[in-house]
Amino acid sequence: ASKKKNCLELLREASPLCFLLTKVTGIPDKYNNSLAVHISEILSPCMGDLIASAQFNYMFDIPWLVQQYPGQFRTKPLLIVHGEQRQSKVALHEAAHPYPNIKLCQAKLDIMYGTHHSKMMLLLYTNGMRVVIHTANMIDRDWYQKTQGVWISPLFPKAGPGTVTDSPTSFQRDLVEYLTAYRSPSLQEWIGHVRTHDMSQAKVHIVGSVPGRHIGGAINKWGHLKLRKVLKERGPSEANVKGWPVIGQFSSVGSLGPDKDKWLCGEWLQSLSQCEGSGRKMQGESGHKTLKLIFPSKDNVRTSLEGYPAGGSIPYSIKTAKKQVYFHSFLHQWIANTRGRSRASPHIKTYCRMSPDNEHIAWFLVTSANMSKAAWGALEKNGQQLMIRSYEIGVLFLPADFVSESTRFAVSSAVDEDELHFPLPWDSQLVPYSKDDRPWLWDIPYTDLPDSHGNCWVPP
Ligand SMILES: O=C(O)c1cnc2c(S(=O)(=O)O)cccc2c1O
Repeated sequence: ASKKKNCLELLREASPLCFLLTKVTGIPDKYNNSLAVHISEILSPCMGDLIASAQFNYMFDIPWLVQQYPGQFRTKPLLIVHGEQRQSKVALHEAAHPYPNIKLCQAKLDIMYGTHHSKMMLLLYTNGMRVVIHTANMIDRDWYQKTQGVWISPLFPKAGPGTVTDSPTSFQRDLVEYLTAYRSPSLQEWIGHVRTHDMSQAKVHIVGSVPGRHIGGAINKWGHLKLRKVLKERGPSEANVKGWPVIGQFSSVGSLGPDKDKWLCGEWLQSLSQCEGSGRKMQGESGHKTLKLIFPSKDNVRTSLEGYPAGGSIPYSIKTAKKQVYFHSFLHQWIANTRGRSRASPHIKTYCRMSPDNEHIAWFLVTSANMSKAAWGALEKNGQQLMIRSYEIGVLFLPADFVSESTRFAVSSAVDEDELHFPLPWDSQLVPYSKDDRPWLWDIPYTDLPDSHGNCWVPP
């Protein structure tokens, strides 16, 4: 698979999962010509004849973003959904000013330290619409030499009158609920578009976060409790995943609390190890054996294609790290030889449940959510409310939603026919940090060893 594909060949090869990585400059062609896509390909006429689009994200380089659209689409209405406030909001408006077709929507961030992390494209065409949920900012650096995840929806046709328009995974309902949570007039139009398209072919579940103190019926709509709910309703049976570790892979780390049992191996791991119907938490030895985390080591960053500057997008601060040394015992290196991306620093965030022999996974989530309470939520008031600070969105893949009755995806090459193969971004054989490895911290200097460009790192 070394010849460049047009987008229909690309989508056909990626179907039915449609989980791709972004193209990386500087790696062999074969790793960019299979299950890999660039933003200009997502926006190409081959995907659909664009009428209007909405771009949800955290960072925007507006002139660069406009350039990613084909010429004939650069004057189509574009709604930018962001979380900027005060001076940076003014700067964004100034950057958008030269483009009469661009409107801005400021997502409310009423809880301190919350951010608008969600990365999503809503693409309205003359013959339908597509939803793209991904992990890359709208800046050149995020689409150049990093590992990023992209889910591209099927083409959702305009719905006929009175037809069923949602999927068994309630994709349309959950997307409408997520968009409604912004309480923004400029999103009303897009909620209308979502409602009037037939999304019955969507096979993923949406796992989103919106800022708030969610209680009562709303407590399971967002964050890790939404994931817990979906896994309780349609997750693996306990018997099938006994002893299967939960894997978390992310590019930033928040303050997780003074010990592992409060949040990380408590409420958070309880949600991610939820099984169908029955009990919740993993049996057997302490949580430690059942959780494995992938986060770039200092050397993973140093030897990456970008060198130390890759760490500018991996904001783990020493202040936070010092408060949670227990966290570092869960860490594994970023290694992605299977996808030719061991040196493409990860900005993707993925979570799954993997068999001890690394051959299968029971589910897979790609999301904007890093390893933080702000993103996933933290229970308060004796478990009566889930406090979330940020907007996040991701998609969950469950085997039975793709191949009925199937309970797992195969992830290693040696796959038997009837199981769907899931293309993991990272190598399924995880490699723990060596005793000399340290997690990447972005706010301390590294002058001992030069990076792949021969430079040192002195924090900006
Ligand atoms: O993609 C995102 O959503 C995101 C969010 N935050 C970032 C930060 S910081 O705001 O945490 O300082 C610093 C560097 C990169 C970041 C980033 O890529």
